[in-house]
Amino acid sequence: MSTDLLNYHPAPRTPAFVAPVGAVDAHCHVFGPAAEFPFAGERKYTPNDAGKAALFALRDHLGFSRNVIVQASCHGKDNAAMVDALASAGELARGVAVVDKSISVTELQSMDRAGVRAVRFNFVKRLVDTTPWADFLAIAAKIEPLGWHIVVYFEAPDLAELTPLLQQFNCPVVIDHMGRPDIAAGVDADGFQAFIALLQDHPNMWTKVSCPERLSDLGPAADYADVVPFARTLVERFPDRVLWGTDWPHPNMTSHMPDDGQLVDVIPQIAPTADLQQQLLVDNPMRLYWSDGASR
Ligand SMILES: O=C(O)/C=C(\C=C(/O)C(=O)O)C(=O)O
Repeated sequence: MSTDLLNYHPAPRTPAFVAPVGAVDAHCHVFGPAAEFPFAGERKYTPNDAGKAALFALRDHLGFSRNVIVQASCHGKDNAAMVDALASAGELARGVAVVDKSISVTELQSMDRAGVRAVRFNFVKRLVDTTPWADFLAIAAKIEPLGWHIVVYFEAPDLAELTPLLQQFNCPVVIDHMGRPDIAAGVDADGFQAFIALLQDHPNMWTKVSCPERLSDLGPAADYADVVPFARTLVERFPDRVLWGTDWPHPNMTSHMPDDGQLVDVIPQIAPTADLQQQLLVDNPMRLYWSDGASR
């Protein structure tokens, strides 16, 4: 099944930046292959296949050691492709699942044994239909005994509306892609300052300083320089509550397909010291996803 969506970069460059030992790509996906893992009927886009073998080859090429594989909306609540990739990776991958409020404790325990450590609540309207908050609260209550956390994906204009829901979660809450700030407005704009205040006021809230390619107006020719101040601000303000990911295979990118090696080379600009890089790429993701040791 091929689509007119862009394919992932066929030959990303070898990064100049050497990641610290044990570095984790904390936001990536596997798509299909559709012949084995069909995409969800309710999906709002149909990506090209991007399977586990290509993801793991990219991990090694970029000099990383582990992956956190995040369920994307194109697979809906069928986490089979992601769980299959976890089984192949063993201790080198953890997962973030999308589930329905009806999920059973037995199903959650099976996912936990497979390496899943979080659920994802997606609020991006062009990706998913609206889910009642009561459903999210019911899911949050079910995962609490497992020690899982919650990953959320929303766009900046929805921050104020969603804050009362996010505040009800007691577990760590990891916000994808810095809450997708309006880069052109600048770091001092009210929207980004509100995002900073959210993390400042809620010690259980984290964010991924990922996806400059989605947010930048300057693009790859400028190494996404306009996004760097946003990510660097968050890394320096909340060094123990930030994660980084490639977002491979980069769903729904239309302006260009990023070179994953170039994305890695942006890291030292957003985390300018070895200590910040260690926290961002190793300590923080290991604490959040591998703190239980070899539980399977
Ligand atoms: O389409 C986007 O805006 C980007 C993403 C899409 C999803 O996460 C998804 O489909 O669940 C991404 O950043 O992963």
